[in-house]
Amino acid sequence: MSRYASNSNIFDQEEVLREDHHPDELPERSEELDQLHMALSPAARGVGANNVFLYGKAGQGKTAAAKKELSELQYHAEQESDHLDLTALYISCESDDISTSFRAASRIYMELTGNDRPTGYSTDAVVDMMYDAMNEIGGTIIIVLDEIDSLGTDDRILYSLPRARSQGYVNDNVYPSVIGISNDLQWRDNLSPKVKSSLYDDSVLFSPYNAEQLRQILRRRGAKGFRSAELVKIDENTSVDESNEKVVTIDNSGDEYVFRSGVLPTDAIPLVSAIAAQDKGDARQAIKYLRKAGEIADRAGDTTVEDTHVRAAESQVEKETVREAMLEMTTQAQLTLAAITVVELAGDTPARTKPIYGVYKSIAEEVGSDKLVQRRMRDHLKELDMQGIIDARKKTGGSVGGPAYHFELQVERDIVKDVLKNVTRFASIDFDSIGSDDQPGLERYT
Ligand SMILES: Nc1ncnc2c1ncn2[C@@H]1O[C@H](COP(=O)(O)OP(=O)(O)OP(=O)(O)O)[C@@H](O)[C@H]1O
Repeated sequence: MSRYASNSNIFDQEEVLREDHHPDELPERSEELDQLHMALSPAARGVGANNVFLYGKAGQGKTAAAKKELSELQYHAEQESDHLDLTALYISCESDDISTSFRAASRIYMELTGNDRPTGYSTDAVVDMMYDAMNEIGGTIIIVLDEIDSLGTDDRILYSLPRARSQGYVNDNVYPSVIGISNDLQWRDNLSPKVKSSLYDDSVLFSPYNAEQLRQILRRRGAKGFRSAELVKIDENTSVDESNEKVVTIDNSGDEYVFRSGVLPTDAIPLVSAIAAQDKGDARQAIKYLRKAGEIADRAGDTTVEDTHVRAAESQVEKETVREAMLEMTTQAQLTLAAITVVELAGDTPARTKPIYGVYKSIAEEVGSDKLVQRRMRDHLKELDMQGIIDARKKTGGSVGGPAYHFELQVERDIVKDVLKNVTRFASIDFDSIGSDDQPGLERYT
């Protein structure tokens, strides 16, 4: 007999707890959806949608909001409008490895025509082919470019698309527009002013979810994902056992519910939400913690998800996230992370760039790697901050100089240490001895 089981003590519609599940409702984003709705509304009036930029940190519902609003517009086009001829494309620049205008134009061309990737053409030629395809299709064409920052500094396509009508690249009956999505705010700031002003008629900020918003999200998803869980709407016939049931909300309607579940005790969702809210207010992370806690309980043969499962899930997910991020990092980013980890283990954080750079140089030397100048290494520190692995804070300095960045690890140091110890390049670094009483290992690197 195998160790697999076809049913679970814990889960019901487990797919609802997965990343690719598309929620029907995003009540926590009603304001952002309204703004997006306003930006797309001109399309329904037959004059093409505005170009719009959705930005905010990871897991804030930007992609979910874009997809929801577009499907509503699609519904309007198909069921209600006699003149809106809509083609909507969703392109994930990161997963499709779209790092150049050539690749972006090719992908749009492929999606519009169903043809294979064009090969052997110049960027200009592929851009022309893309516009020809738009002319062929006609009507309103809305292109979602998710993780648009993957395009880096190659902003040619971003300059061209919003100008397609005014420059006569497309016929009068074609209305192309772009919904750009990004969690890299620096990328947007670094765009050339001419691209910035033309690409975004409107922009919508998605700020991090707070703990109550995360609780609502988890209640809605948890009620479907976990066994025997349900949200019971309170009316005059509902009897609430106040000793172990809590009255909760799940949206902005003001309606009250009780969350009943034999599997999730009343404090599991609040605990997950508190952990995720303290971290980044990331809904993806919160959902992942809850699902993982369920998986850990299930594997142990337990019938309820307890605090210990949630804590174990937190640590496991954090490890996986750091590990994944580290695997994708360049050598220089890994070196920078190793340097700040050494400083952290020695108890010297928050630290300014200079001491971290000193350690960085010694490690680079020890592992036989190229050394960047301090400014370039500092860029890596800032990048690590954006990934949520370290924390960069601007503080006013002492007698000399103005405010300066101070850096420290944001994820648990033992997790980073564990991951770094398994990177072959760092095999010679004894992370365990650094900062210990008998071996103040930092001295070796300063
Ligand atoms: N208000 C919400 N209600 C229910 N689920 C939500 C909500 N917001 C986000 N989610 C879920 O959280 C996960 C992440 O959301 P989404 O991919 O839309 O975030 P994002 O802001 O686009 O993140 P990234 O920038 O990392 O791509 C998805 O599974 C999504 O369904």
